[in-house]
Amino acid sequence: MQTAGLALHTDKYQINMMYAHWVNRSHQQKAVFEAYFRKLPFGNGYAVFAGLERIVHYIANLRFSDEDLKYLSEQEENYDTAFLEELKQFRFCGNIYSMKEGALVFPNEPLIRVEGTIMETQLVETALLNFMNFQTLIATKASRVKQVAGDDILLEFGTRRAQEADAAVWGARAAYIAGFHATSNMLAGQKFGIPTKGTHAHSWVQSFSSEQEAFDTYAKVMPDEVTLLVDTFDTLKSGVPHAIETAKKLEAAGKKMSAIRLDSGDLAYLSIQARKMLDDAGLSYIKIVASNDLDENTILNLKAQGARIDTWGVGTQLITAADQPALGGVYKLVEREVNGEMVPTIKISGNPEKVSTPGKKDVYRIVDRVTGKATADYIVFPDEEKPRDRLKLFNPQHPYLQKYVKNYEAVPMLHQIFENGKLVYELPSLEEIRSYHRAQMELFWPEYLRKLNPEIYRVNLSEKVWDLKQKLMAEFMQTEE
Ligand SMILES: Nc1ncnc2c1ncn2[C@@H]1O[C@H](COP(=O)(O)OP(=O)(O)OP(=O)(O)O)[C@@H](O)[C@H]1O
Ligand SMILES: O=P(O)(O)OC[C@H]1O[C@H](OP(=O)(O)OP(=O)(O)O)[C@H](O)[C@@H]1O
Ligand SMILES: O=C(O)c1cccnc1
Repeated sequence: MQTAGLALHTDKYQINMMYAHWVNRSHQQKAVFEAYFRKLPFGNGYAVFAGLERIVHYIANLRFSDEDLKYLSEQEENYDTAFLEELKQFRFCGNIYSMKEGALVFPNEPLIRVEGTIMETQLVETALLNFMNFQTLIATKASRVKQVAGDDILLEFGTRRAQEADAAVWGARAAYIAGFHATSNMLAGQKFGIPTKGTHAHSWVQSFSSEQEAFDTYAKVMPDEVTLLVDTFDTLKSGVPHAIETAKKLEAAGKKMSAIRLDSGDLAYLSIQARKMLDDAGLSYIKIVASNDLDENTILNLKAQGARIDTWGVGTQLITAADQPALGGVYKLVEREVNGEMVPTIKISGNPEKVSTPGKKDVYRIVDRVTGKATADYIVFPDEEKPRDRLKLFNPQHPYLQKYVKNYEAVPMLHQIFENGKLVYELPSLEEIRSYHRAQMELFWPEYLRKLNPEIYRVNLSEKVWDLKQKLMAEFMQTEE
């Protein structure tokens, strides 16, 4: 949760490279980096961009404290004291462009672009990727859960199983961006204004002599928000009948119980049986909450089995992104200063997918004016004209996939966040981010959004970008000969 004091939240090699540039007197040279990922997580058709707010706080507060400098002075690298003196004055003074949180984003397009001195752009890589990769991963996982849950209520229950505190709190926020309705984490509620919800644990029931006493006592204390956990002993023989009894007592006092929660066993069967028991008792207003290691696949499956579940509590599988615990976002140098000029740079790899795309780039989302749907993302150099007329979308590896589009809106996706170190972007509220995300979902045909074998959305390079990439690859091959 910390935002100040994160200057050392970086890999040592960043400090070492900064130092080596400083010794080499090349530290003030300009550089441009871009952050992107190559492969979508979970076999999904899109990712949900998140992490910007934390990145903004990090960049705005980036300072080396006296303790940080003391720690650096004790390192075996023996950093020169003049270097450490310079770090004392360090402030991020560059430019940052970024996708907005909640945007649907795709492989191999710049999500964040960082421009500045090589020293400052290098330093921020680690933290920036750390925040972007985790929060984007969790928002994407949450979006998959949201896709199958439809209009049902989704509660984020992951804190106890999260990879420590920051992951729990920022993960809860990422889930909310993607459409969860509430979190059980009170700190996330306090910090971000996310609605909070809670039922009770098995220990509540165990701490009384009988389940009935436990339920009645809880209901008396919180008569307007009562959700009773019914599986401590036997869901259908004991839990549900006792909950019905409590609900009747509440009714006699003019109150209505909210829900019961199922947390084990066959959730389809138990929810159908419990629904029937509640309805037969005239308590059809009581909802059914389910939890127990749920994810998008179990929820989809339970729905297919006719489960009568209104609210899903999703913890471990979501907050740990259990089926793919990391997003492989990378941060690559795309331009560097040579004799006062910015020149594009490329990273070659034996794996063609890993060859970087040189030059600093912008992203446009091409939206069909007739259908209102996104057709492709289009990557251009900033000095190219904004696409307006008939536009050729081509996939150089597969020329038969070439297509022309017209009558479209080219929506710029990267927004300026910092200008010469000054924050020029007004951070949207969480509600604004959520509604932007909903609008983004609306922008795409369902075939790109389905969770199983989605259609691949086009991300195309302009001819200029493609030509430069070819040219630099060819130059590399010549120098290798
Ligand atoms: N009808 C169902 N179809 C598919 N999956 C289900 C169904 N009912 C429950 N599940 C899921 O199956 C898994 C059951 O896990 P497990 O067998 O460990 O739990 P349990 O024995 O019911 O409860 P406990 O938490 O007490 O161990 C959970 O992930 C749960 O969400
Ligand atoms: O299963 P998840 O998706 O991670 O959801 C959170 C889980 O955490 C709680 O169980 P736990 O056994 O920790 O405590 P309890 O005694 O309250 O059931 C809760 O009952 C859920 O089963
Ligand atoms: O409120 C709940 O029911 C809850 C909260 C956290 C984890 N499991 C359940």
